[in-house]
Amino acid sequence: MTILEKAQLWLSDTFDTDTQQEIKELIENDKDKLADSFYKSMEFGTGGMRGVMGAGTNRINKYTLGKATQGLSNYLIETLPNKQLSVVIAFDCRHNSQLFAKVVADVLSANNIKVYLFEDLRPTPELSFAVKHLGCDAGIVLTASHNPPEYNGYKVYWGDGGQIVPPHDNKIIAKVNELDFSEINFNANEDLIEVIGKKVDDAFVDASVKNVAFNTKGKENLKVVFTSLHGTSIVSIPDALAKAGYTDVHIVEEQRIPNGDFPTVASPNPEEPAALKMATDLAEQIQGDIVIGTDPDCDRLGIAVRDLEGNMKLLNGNQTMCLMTNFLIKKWKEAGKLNGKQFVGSTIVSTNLVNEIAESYGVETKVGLTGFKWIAKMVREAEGTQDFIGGGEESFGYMVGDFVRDKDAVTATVLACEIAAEAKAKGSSMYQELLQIYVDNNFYKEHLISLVKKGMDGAQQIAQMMVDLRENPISEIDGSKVNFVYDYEASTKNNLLTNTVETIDIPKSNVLIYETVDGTKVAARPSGTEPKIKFYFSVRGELCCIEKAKEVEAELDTKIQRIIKEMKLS
Ligand SMILES: O=P([O-])(O)O[C@H]1O[C@H](COP(=O)(O)O)[C@@H](O)[C@H](O)[C@H]1O
Ligand SMILES: [Mg+2]
Repeated sequence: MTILEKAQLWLSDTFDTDTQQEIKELIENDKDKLADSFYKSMEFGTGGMRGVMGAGTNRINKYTLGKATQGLSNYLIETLPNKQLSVVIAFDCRHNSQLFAKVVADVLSANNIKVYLFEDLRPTPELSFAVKHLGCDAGIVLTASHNPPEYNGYKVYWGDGGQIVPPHDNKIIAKVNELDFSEINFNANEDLIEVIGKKVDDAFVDASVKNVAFNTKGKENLKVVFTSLHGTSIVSIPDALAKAGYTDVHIVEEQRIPNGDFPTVASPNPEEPAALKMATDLAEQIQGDIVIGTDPDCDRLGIAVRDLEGNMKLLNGNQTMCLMTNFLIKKWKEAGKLNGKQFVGSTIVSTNLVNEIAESYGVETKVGLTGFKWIAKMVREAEGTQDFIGGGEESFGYMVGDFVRDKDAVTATVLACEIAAEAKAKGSSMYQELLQIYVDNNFYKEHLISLVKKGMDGAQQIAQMMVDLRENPISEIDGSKVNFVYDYEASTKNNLLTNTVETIDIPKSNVLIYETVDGTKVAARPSGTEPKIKFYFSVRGELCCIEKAKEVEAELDTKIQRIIKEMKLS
């Protein structure tokens, strides 16, 4: 079917008049946008379905969301027959999130599924918590996380509180693809829709605080600056910090009010240093010790702390993960709870430092594909046999214990404060603790390059870049021989030194990773949430003592720059 033919289907009375009008205008005036709106259907990626809002099959609108929800309903009914099914729904601060949440509630209830709908915006981790807390079969959040304002999306959770993974995800997608838009049942059964709020909030915040309560000293001496970046965390994080005993908390007032335009930032992504600018400025004014900022759906968090010179420094996801993992394992050890049956979670594009840290305590590191859904899967599969301590990845965010099965910026915020407060109380700092981790293990330095390539052409360019990499294998990086090439699409681990190939036993994904003899790791993959191709760099050196940190860091930085040049990415 041509793009025009696909678009013309949307002129039928299956679609409301506003939608039909939008399509007519695209057909008449904007062929490029029309093509982008229809060249494919919305797909599930790393964090559910995410895209630009508007009319079309490749857009987020009541029909694409309705069809996904009808497919999910059909799958739930088929998979879990003879029971009263229930699904909990949350939504973020974005334009239309609340409206879309009601559409989704309507479709589920129309299919005789009980719906718990949050009364107002809530963090994504609260939804993950609520799925298990309320005993639901699935959960949905209407959010596009930290993407630009024109985006929205749909994260789907299974009954264990983790985002859907195989086999459910593919089977749900198959159900969705079977459907025609005319088959969506939008006729709500209001009796089946129950609005929820404060009771679940209290249970969630209490559980978050309890999850990371370590009787830390000096909480009152930690000056915390917090920003919700116009997102959902404002509902929970100030409350959680207060309940955890942090009294010196300063909120960036200009960013407190939820707003889908994110008016004070270019991008509401705490991974971008600019997003935390107002918060770090406030920290300078009031001599804050730690700055924390969360993304719109409150699953990722950015942390800035004072370096050895007292300047605010943004930690990256790998550093945060290492600090948190190290701290948690230490606490488990102090409590006498380590018995060889614990593990931490990480992902293939994350730093190997976390593996080193865990290993030094005799704790296993399980490594999955990119995304917390894979960590949630590990937790589920280990239930009853192993304890999950915590998990993280290169991308910002952390998950502690098993009460929330996704990254959770509420718990992680309290945890960051515990680490910082404990360090300060003993005359150290969170940054010094990080350097000590490098001294005790190895100094790892990571860097990420994301190339934005939008639309149909962009997607094609990204695909071609991956093809080129496969066709021109890299055999040496910065003078060190490539030892292993991992191709997660082919499921192969190629040992270039011995010329042998092993099979990788995790689901297929379009990712390439090169590891060299000197410990460098370079990974390439298309993002599953944004129109980007990502290149991850990780290099390793030794650090004898904290005093040498700057020197070693500069050497590692230079090495990364050489690699970037060598790969023609600069
Ligand atoms: O966007 P969020 O906060 O939901 O976060 C989501 O996307 C991140 C980036 O994924 P990708 O590299 O495929 O874009 C993932 O690392 C993360 O686990 C996932 O939950
Ligand atoms: Mg997010």
